[in-house]
Amino acid sequence: MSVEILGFDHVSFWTRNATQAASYFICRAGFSPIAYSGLETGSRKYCSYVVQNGGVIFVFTSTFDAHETNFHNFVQSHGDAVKDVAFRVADCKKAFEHCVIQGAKIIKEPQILQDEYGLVITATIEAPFGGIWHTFVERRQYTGKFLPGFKQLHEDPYIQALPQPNFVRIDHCVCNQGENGVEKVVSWYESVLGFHRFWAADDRVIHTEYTGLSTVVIADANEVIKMPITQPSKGKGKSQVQEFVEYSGGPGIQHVALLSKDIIRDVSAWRKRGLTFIETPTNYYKQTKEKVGSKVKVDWTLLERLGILLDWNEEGYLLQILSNPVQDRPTFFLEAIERHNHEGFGAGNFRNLFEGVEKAQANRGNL
Ligand SMILES: O=C(O)C(=O)Cc1ccc(O)cc1
Ligand SMILES: [Fe+2]
Repeated sequence: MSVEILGFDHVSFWTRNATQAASYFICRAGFSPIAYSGLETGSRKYCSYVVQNGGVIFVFTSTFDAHETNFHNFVQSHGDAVKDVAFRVADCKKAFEHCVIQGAKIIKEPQILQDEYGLVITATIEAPFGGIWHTFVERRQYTGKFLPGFKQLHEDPYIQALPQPNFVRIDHCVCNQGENGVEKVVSWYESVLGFHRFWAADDRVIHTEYTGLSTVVIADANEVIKMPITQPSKGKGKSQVQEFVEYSGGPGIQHVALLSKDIIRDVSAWRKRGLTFIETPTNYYKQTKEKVGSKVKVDWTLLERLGILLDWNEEGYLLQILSNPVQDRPTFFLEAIERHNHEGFGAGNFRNLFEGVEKAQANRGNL
């Protein structure tokens, strides 16, 4: 038995200042503000800004209340960070009850949320790491922009002023663990949510001269949710997963990858908006172009200009790029990914991706 999941619904971040965190994603990443809740809507403790790009919804929340110790403890330890990876489900109550019987910790019992746009049912359980939550969202033909109780927001002038990306949906969400942390977390998703192992690779495959990591990708039955669960390996240098864990006060969500139909358009828009990216090693394009030969038809000049990487196999290929961290701490970042009959995560690029990441780590004095 597993929970029927329809996709990622949204990702929520807890921050010290939701107004400014949301503004960064609006200005730099080209998201549009869609909904707000705060003092003006009767929310006396929390302020939330909801932003959307295509099928991707991010929520930024802060608190007005000095006594919300759960909230303050979380941001004190993790900084601005992902708190909730919400799944859209066919039946919220059924999903919730299934997980609770399987041993999930309850955060919020199922509740019916209603306003003039219709009805949504939500419930929340705790994930097995980092104080993260999973909220189940059942939308019953809800026509509002986000959830009942939120005031709808209108276009931001910055959106039209610069080129806009248009992402399809969240492709995957990477969950960083501490040393040897993967197995326990993967078993939880197997037993509680009925997820299965989709792909795995260890540090014999994923390593550079200095660092390594291992990953197990888990997926729901429909394979609409994919979450690589990663852990650091010991090496000559500090694994980027270890750096993350040290700066985020433990395990947490390292990156969210956004699925693109046109990564050239979307990354061009991101660059024009001033989002910055991990640098690709200088010899990458010459080498990769030679190896790929005529198997894949892409505009290499544009890929090189934008710093987009390519991975391929007999059946297809994918294009991907990693942003730099989007807050002060070297923790959370974004990825853009375009898939052509290729369901991987860029294993062929890991070495090049990680050499770029290590350069940034070395600049921070953390390699
Ligand atoms: O596996 C993925 O989803 C990637 O995008 C590649 C990757 C894996 C682990 C990292 O620490 C950073 C990037
Ligand atoms: Fe990724």
